Amino acid sequence: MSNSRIRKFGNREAGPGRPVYICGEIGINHNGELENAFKLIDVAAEAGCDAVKFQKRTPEICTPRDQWDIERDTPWGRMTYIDYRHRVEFGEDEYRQIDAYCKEKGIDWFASPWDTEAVAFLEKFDVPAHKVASASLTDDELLRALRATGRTVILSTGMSTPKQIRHAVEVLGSDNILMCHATSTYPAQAEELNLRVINTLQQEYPNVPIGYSGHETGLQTTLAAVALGATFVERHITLDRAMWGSDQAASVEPQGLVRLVRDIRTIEASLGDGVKKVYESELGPMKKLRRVTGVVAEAEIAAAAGEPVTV
Ligand SMILES: C=C(OP(=O)(O)O)C(=O)O
Repeated sequence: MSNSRIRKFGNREAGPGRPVYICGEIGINHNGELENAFKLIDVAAEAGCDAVKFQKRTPEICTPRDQWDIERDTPWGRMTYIDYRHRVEFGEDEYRQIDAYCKEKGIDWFASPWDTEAVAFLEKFDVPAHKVASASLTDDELLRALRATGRTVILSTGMSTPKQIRHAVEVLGSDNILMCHATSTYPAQAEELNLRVINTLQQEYPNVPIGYSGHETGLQTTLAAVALGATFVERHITLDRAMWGSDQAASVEPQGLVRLVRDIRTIEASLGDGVKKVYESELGPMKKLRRVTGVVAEAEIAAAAGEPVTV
């Protein structure tokens, strides 16, 4: 198999023929508390995720000016929207601690920068990748800044047209990207997941590994994405779906994450290489169950040699 669809994530790799790269999206589900971020890193590491992910914004750039002074109720009292945006944002000192903690736990971390200052901020760390949130797919300035980093870029494609996706791929270049199918509804309904788009993207972008970023409730549909060939999976994770915050309800809780990672690993093991063969473990049942034995000898020999059976 050609390696042109293999992408580097630090010491790990993602793409066809590689283990599905599983990312627990913390996003802003930490609610600005470092302790929550550490607990979520523990949850992801214990479940066997390859990475956790954050969102990094420069509030003054990402928040429209006319929204800054609008007041809202939050768990920390009534505050303006711009103050709230700062409240849920980690600075350099916090990310240094996150970086050290993830290294200790043996798990990657990276983020989706929502503006070019955030790209420069994340570049202070040796992150294995950057992600383009679906909302940023049409932000050419951001895409150019990300391409210039030379790192693997994960492009999420929720709320985007085929034409917008083609343009984003032109701006990013296809050599270093991994693309994610996504539906940007929180939570997304099964009828709008359209998982066969994974295959559509595989056909349209044969040199790009395709993954899945899910916002549905439940786990089955994410497992179906893996069965359809997703090489990367991202789901939001939370300590408790009832916690305050817009992404919590469509997030996976700790026990669900353990099941999700376990089942992804089982599915990828079960997909195999697509070459029909008779397993040595089938020879006993074959002898016992099959009355017509014409091809048995040939199959026995081939199976013992670990070869595909074509007769
Ligand atoms: C919102 C994000 O991604 P997606 O569009 O895949 O949900 C993100 O990564 O910040």
